[in-house]
Amino acid sequence: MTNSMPENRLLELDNVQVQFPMREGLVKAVNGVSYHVNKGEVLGIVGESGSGKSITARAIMRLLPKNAKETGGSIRLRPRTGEEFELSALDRNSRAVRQVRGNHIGMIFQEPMTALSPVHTIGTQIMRTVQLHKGLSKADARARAIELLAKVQMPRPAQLVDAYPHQLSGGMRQRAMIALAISCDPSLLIADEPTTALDVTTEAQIIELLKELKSELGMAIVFITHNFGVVADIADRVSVMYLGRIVETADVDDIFYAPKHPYTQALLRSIPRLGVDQGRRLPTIPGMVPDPFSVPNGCAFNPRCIHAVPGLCDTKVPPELRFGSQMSRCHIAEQFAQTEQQEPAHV
Ligand SMILES: Nc1ncnc2c1ncn2[C@@H]1O[C@H](COP(=O)(O)OP(=O)(O)OP(=O)(O)O)[C@@H](O)[C@H]1O
Repeated sequence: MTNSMPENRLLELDNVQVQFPMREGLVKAVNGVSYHVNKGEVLGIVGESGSGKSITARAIMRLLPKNAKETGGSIRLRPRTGEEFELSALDRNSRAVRQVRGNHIGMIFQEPMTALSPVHTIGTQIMRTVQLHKGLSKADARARAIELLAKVQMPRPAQLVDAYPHQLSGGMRQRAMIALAISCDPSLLIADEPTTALDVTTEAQIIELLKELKSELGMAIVFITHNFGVVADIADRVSVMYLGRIVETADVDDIFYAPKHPYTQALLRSIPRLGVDQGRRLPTIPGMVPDPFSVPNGCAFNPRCIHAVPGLCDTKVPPELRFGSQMSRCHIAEQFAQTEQQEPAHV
């Protein structure tokens, strides 16, 4: 019997495991991931490519690739309607999952055409969703589509409701995808690198829009990115992933001012600081992310870690060590507990 979730809890992942059996070996893409999202907060998920950020999100949405094997863990959702869903027990095509995807969780992607159909106008696509899930009449659904496009600050919403995705700019397509994702007033939005392909100005506008929508709609967001600068801007809390595991979770200020995992520290050191690092060579994290078929023993980061302790870090998987609300999976995290950084690495 599982315990009930705390009152303010929206989503809870406990020891989620997803593997891909491949000819070359077994890829443990998600290797015991636990995190939670409280109502109305933004959780940033940061990590290099291949760390398992997207596969974890797809496990929540029940949209895992066909060759994925879920080998354990639980995923629970309690949207604002008060119902409780054990998502990990639900089949990807079940009625309950379609209800969750339509009504309670929206998802946006790096590439808007993943979510938008090229052969239907954006208005038609939004209308279909709200007619199906909210039971609106055609006229009300069209009014709702225009209202949603206005909410995502689409210019001339009454005209562009009849536009096809290819007639819109990249930033406008991103807005249309967001309108579709929020059309049924979800309690949670999963944003998987939604601004990575955009220029910096459009990226800033989309982040601003998501922040406004969050406050206005009381929606929580899981924001997946490899960009720490974006996380600083939008997240309340941050989880850092490395090779299928969360290695650190903390409030956003603690992540930047008092990181307690050498991987987080290394990622922060590699961010250029405006005005400080111009013309200076930036440190990069030594070594490459190991290939997923031969993950190092012990702490998977140990071959790249400047603090690695031989005989410990290369043999034992670090437990989750807690420092108040902060969690670090580093054997020697205690050592970093007192050493607050003087300046945030992202400035
Ligand atoms: N369909 C698949 N078949 C086999 N392996 C896969 C498949 N999809 C993902 N993987 C593997 O799972 C691991 C995690 O991938 P995932 O896409 O979650 O990483 P990510 O952190 O989201 O990376 P990115 O930032 O590049 O999207 C990687 O090693 C990846 O190669």
